[in-house]
Formats: sequence, C-alpha cells, structure tokens
Amino acid sequence: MRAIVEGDRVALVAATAERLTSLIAELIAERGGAVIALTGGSVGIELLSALADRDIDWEHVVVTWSDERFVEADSSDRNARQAREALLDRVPIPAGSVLELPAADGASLDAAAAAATELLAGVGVIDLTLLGMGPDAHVASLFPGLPGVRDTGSRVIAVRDSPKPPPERLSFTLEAINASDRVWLIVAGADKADAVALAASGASADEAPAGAVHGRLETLMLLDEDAAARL
Ligand SMILES: O=C1O[C@H](COP(=O)(O)O)[C@@H](O)[C@H](O)[C@H]1O
Repeated sequence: MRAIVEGDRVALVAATAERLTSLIAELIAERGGAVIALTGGSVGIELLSALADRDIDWEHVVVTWSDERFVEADSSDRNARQAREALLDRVPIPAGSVLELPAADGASLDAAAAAATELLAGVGVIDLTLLGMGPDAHVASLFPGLPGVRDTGSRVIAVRDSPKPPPERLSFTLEAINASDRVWLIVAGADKADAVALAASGASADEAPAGAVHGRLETLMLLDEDAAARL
C-alpha cells in the first residue's frame, strides 16, 4: 500500500478529485468505460461534491457502492441518497448506470445481500473501489473483530451489528474489495491517525480491516497530514 499525503482535508479532497477525474478519462480512452464502487462517510461524500463540476464523460461511467446502510430508500443515512445529493443528481450519468445496493423497503437483510450480489454479477471487475475508514480502522461495513471480516464466497454480506449506527448494513467482503483493480483508501483527520498507523503496520484483518485491503493493480492510502501523523 502506497501512502500519498496532502496538507489538509481540503487539499486531500481536491487532489483525489483530480486523480479520479484523470483515472476515469484514462479508463474510458483505453477500455470505453469505468466502473467505480463509491464510499459513504464524510470524506467520501466531500469527494463526490468535488467531482460535480469536473469535466467527466458520465455517459461511460457505472457506479455502485462498497457498502450501504440498510435503511429506507429516502433515509438521509443512505450512502446512495447522500451521493445523489452531492453528485449523481447533478451530472448526466444514465439512470441504469447507478447500481444502488437495496434499501430496507420490505425485503429482509439477507435477501437484500443476495440481491446485491446478483446485481453486481453483471458488472464484472470493478476498476476502482473507494473506501473511507473509521477511527476503529473499519472499511466499508467490515468492523474489527466482527465475523464479516472473514466472510468469503459472496460479494456482498449482511451486517447486523455495526458498532457505528445504523446497525444493519450491506457490505462488500474483503474478497470483493480485493478483486478490484484499484483500491483507494481516503482518510482525513487526527482521530484516524492511530488507525492509519495500525493498518499500515501489517496488523491482522481482524484488528484493522483497513490494513487487509489491496487492489490487483494499485493500492493507495490518500491521507491528509493529520491522518498521516503517526506513520
Ligand atoms: O459508516 C461508514 O463509515 C465509513 C467511514 O466514515 P467517516 O465519516 O468516518 O469518513 C465509511 O467509509 C462507510 O462507507 C460508511 O458506511
């Protein structure tokens, strides 16, 4: 995992927006399209806002999410709703290219996880999975010490006991994250510095899920100086 450090949170978001804009352009030029798994969380949503006025060929971009809070479709807790408000409702991305993970609108959490796995079956390899990280070193909705970290065999799992509310979530497994071509972990703030150092130290996935993620081609830890302070 390669760490790239920017001065502060604003600089980190701007530099990551620039990096992502360039990557999408390269992927479209080389392969005709880009498939990105978005992240929720504070920096993740700030990054999406920063992309809204970039020159991106949205017609050729497909997005999904590396995790989702299992709440009703119109809940402000939903990563997809936050992403729509920050970016997706403001750019010309085709409706069929926005692959939202299911909401809690009647189906059970297990059925939603199975439906999400099926939804992603049509997507193939994800070019880039974006991840935020909590102060406990969780990524997506894979939390230290919880069994989801060790889950294999399906791309999306049901999470029932998230220590960060809301408790019910859908999450990519580590296996699914690590099947992506690229993984970018975007982290800002002094409250994350210990978790960044732990993740970078080779701690186990059980202790620091963030330390167990890697892309097939590229793995970046994009940090501000506060988050990088203990490296
Ligand atoms: O709940 C979540 O939290 C993490 C990190 O969020 P942050 O606000 O501390 O940056 C995020 O990566 C994840 O997608 C989200 O569901």
